[in-house]
Amino acid sequence: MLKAIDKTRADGALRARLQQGPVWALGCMSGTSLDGVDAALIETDGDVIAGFGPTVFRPYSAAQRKTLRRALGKWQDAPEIPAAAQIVETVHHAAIAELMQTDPTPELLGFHGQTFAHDPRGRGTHQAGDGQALSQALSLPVVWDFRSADVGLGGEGAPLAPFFHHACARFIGADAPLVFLNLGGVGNVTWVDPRIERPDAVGACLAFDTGPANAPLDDLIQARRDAARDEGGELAASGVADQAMVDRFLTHPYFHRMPPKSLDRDDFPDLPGLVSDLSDADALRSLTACAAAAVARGLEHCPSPPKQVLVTGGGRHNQALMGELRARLSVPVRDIDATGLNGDMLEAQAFAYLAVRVARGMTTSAPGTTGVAAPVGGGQVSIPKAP
Ligand SMILES: Nc1ncnc2c1ncn2[C@@H]1O[C@H](COP(=O)(O)OP(=O)(O)OP(=O)(O)O)[C@@H](O)[C@H]1O
Ligand SMILES: CC(=O)N[C@H]1[C@@H]2OC[C@@H](O2)[C@@H](O)[C@@H]1O[C@H](C)C(=O)O
Repeated sequence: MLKAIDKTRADGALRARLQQGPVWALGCMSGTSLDGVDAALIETDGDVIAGFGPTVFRPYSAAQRKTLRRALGKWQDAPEIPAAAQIVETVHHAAIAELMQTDPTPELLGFHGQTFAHDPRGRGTHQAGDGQALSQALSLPVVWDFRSADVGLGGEGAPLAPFFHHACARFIGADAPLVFLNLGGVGNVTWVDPRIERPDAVGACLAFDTGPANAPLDDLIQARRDAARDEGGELAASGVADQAMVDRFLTHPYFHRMPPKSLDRDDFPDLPGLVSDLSDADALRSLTACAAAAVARGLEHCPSPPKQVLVTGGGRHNQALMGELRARLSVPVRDIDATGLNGDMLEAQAFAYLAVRVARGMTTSAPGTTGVAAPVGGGQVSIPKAP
């Protein structure tokens, strides 16, 4: 491990509690689609998932989303950030407060915050939201700033859900390599070999962002029809994909890079222009085909053929996208909910799981998941001060 976690940052009481076995942890995620805050409880020792608890989703209002959108691509010092960060914190606080009224009571919080900019090989990575302030406001230990240590050590800082995907594979009893495909604003995959016990062992996980997924679809329908999304992918399903446009999209240098690799939400600024002459339905269908083609291209990197692809994230509700994936992949493509996992909450659960790993001094990423030189534990632990 490159950077030993300073275990003294998790205070004595928390450390002692974590040594005794699984704890309930709360995780929160506000993803690149800017739809809202997911919050979920899981019980874990940071290795094995012992159980899943209640979940909450708090959407951003249309006005809040506008403010958040203005902050996209912006760094900590930009004038757009304070108002956007305030929204992120307020909506998280509301979601967490709601969940803390239910049983069981969490013993720590994993707080991802909102990514506004991600340029791991340039300016770094920027997640807004103050974990220290949240810890004080909630009187709860908070693990946050999950990505910067990995980036500081040469990694991509993303994706970070892979170690949780590895735990999920074992939770559902998988006995052969499989792929978790998250279709959020951006798409990302984790190829997992569940026969290897540790997620940070060589050959256990290969992960990377596949390409744009739902974000270009949302942006197009927002711009053309003032709607937040194409519900169920219905409009896209009525269109026809422009295959020549998809082929042009696939010439982007990102697809020639070897994984691990990661993306910012708007790393394909030319994409809307490629469909500007198409009807709404054909444009949506073409962007849908691009998202699926990017996944298919990405899966060519799998170390061995996966037995199945389990689809998580909001994009699995888009039937046009699921259809495009099934047409392009030669392995079964399943909605992850069919396994008993919750595809709407997997990322929030992932940050609860990672919070426990950080507080216990365990690793959160590895060369196969972020390209970091050696397994590393990221994240800061904030302990509320006594009043
Ligand atoms: N019923 C639906 N029909 C069509 N699209 C949907 C539906 N539900 C969610 N989506 C799409 O899924 C996306 C939200 O999914 P999710 O919450 O997994 O993304 P995210 O976590 O914000 O993004 P990321 O994983 O990139 O950080 C939105 O872009 C939304 O348009
Ligand atoms: C920098 C950043 O926030 N990246 C997100 C984004 O959304 C999907 C994809 O791009 C993934 O790399 C990551 O999120 C998930 C939760 C992850 O870290 O695994």
